[in-house]
Amino acid sequence: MNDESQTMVSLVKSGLTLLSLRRPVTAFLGRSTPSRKAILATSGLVTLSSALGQTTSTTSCTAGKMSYTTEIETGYLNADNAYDLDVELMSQPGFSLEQLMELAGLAVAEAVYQVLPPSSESKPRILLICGPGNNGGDGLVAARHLVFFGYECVIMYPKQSKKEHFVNLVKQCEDVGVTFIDEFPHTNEYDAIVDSIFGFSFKGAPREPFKTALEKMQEVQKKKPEFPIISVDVPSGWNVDEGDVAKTGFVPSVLISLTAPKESARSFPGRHFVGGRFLPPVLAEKYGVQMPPYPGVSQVMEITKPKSKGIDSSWEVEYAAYLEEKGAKEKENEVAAAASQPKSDKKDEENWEQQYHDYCVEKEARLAEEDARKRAAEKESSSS
Ligand SMILES: NC(=O)C1=CN([C@@H]2O[C@H](COP(=O)(O)OP(=O)(O)OC[C@H]3O[C@@H](n4cnc5c(N)ncnc54)[C@H](O)[C@@H]3O)[C@@H](O)[C@H]2O)[C@H](O)CC1
Ligand SMILES: [K+]
Repeated sequence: MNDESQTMVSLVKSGLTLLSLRRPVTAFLGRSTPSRKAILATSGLVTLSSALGQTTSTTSCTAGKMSYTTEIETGYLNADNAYDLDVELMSQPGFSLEQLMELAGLAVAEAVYQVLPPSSESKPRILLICGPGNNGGDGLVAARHLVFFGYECVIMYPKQSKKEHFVNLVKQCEDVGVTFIDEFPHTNEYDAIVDSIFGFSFKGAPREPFKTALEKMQEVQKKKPEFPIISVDVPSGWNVDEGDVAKTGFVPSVLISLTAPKESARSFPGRHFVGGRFLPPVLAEKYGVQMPPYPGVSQVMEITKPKSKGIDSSWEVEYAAYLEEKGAKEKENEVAAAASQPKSDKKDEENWEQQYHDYCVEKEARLAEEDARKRAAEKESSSS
């Protein structure tokens, strides 16, 4: 390689250094921070609220034998706001009920999967109790997804809606082998119950046949405190804003809040999931709710963690080490990516072109000077 091409190479390299220095820093700061939060939140390596810079709620109680603490604050909707937000979702961004219900049911199925995953040896049996409204519809959608996730589903749907969408949902369930029953069965044959009876439009005291269904679920809980009862959006029979004001004593072990938790969820003691990965930011802001950092492609995120001593400190340590390692890797990758990228940063490109231009001008001047000196020397020697 001659001098000139070597100089060219070093100029090209310095151009790339400029590119690689500027771009990675912004990319690193801009991108890594939220992903760290998300990873932090999902890895279970440290308290979720500190990852988000939010205050940890001290809401904690027992469900079964385990105790849970709310770690990510998502905000709460009262019954009126929940209704208004639903209406607005359908008018402003124009979501259809069918779309929202499909997302809701999928979120429920994903949460069930996290609570009670199937295995190659076992196909858990799920009993879904579906109410007369849209909360019941969420249960129908969830059952269909659960079948594909590896579950056996049986639905008690005593007050079936005549609306076309609901008739179709029933048919879609039957087509994948879900069976329908009218009465509350013996629960010995089941591994979990999904309570999809009432959501945010429930009012007053529960009427039959759901009153009995709720009582039966409580009996199951009394006999088997560990038996998973998973409520969709609101524990059925609870006042949407105030919780179990009727003192029914029904407390599910798991709650899946849809879109955002309702006011009554403030006092919920069990495992709490949120499924609302479709909420437009403008509506979230208007209604004072925040989306949790949903992990990966998941429709749900658990916003609680088990409250057990000693876990937090080891999470903190592991997380700090993890973060350091991840940060270093990310930086390395960014630098490598920038080095292999075509020079698209206009400013750096212009800068590089300017440097090369200056180099050429300087070189030409130098050569011209040498030439002139040479010619002058030749002239002098020929004249002497
Ligand atoms: N964006 C979302 O989050 C979505 C949530 N969805 C789910 O829809 C419910 C709300 O649905 P809605 O049809 O308005 O009401 P409910 O299902 O809660 O129940 C209404 C139903 O129940 C009857 N009822 C009311 N009170 C009583 C009572 N005391 N006893 C007996 N029956 C009662 C009433 O007559 C109606 O028939 C929400 O919570 C989510 O789960 C949607 O999927 C869309 C997206
Ligand atoms: K419910």
